[in-house]
Amino acid sequence: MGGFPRGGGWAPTTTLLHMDGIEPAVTSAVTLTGVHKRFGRGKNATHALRGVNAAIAKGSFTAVMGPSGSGKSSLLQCAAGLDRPSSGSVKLGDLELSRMMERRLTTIRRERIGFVFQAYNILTALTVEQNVLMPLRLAGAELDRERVVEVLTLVGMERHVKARAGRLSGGEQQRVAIARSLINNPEVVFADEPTGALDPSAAADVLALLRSLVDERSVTVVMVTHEPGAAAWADRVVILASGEIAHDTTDTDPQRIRERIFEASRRTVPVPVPPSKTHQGSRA
Ligand SMILES: Nc1ncnc2c1ncn2[C@@H]1O[C@H](COP(=O)(O)OP(=O)(O)OP(=O)(O)O)[C@@H](O)[C@H]1O
Repeated sequence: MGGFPRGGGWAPTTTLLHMDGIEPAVTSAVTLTGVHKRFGRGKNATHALRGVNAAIAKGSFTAVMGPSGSGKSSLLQCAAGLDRPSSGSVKLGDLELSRMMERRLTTIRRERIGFVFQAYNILTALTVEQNVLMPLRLAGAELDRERVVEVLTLVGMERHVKARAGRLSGGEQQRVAIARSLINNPEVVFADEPTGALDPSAAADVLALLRSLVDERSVTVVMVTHEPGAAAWADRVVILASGEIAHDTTDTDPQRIRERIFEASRRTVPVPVPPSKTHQGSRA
């Protein structure tokens, strides 16, 4: 990853609070209360999340980390309304997502949430503009080409508006994916390993971009990452262990994050491994 992003004068802000019976701040972009996620039933059930409580403040950058299988993707999927918790509440602002009908949830995701994935999910045969317009097209909304230029300018890709996406580098494609995630002016951008496929320099560019969107545009970013160096760009790091929050800290020093993840992995209880890999099909 691209080294330490910040100067020593940076002061962390309180962006994510353990709830522990305390009412969430009204400024929360996303609030999880007692979120459990269970896959399967009976003794073969996997408890991916075990009562997660968290409030993510608007305009903050949160990194979600933890050992493999600790529940990071499950947390992201539930928080983003891509999957439903088995119990508990997930709110986007004041809106309860967990019991919402699928059709309404789809609309909410399209209109109010942005997604960025490791594999960019860019359609390489289309132009940059066509890719960025895709969420509007899918929503049947007006194709606002001025907004396309605006979001491409935010990510430094406005010169490539008519370029075929397949000609761009991985880092450039990820920038386009971030522009696409912003086209609807979302309340929250969820990023799942957004730098996982990038070289260190392109990764640093993408992280600096996410950071600047938070600092300069008050975008709320929640990012799952395995990389302590990537998490160092966030305001706050939430470390999961066996589906619970083991650490929730504004200390984003990569070495200390590494130590905390190591510690979390030692307290990870073995969870049953599903007999097939079918669950991977549920990933977005
Ligand atoms: N659809 C599913 N069906 C069954 N089990 C699942 C499903 N999705 C996730 N799991 C299990 O839930 C647990 C948490 O998985 P999750 O993918 O959320 O962890 P993670 O921290 O994102 O892991 P990784 O870093 O390896 O991607 C794991 O034991 C996983 O095997």
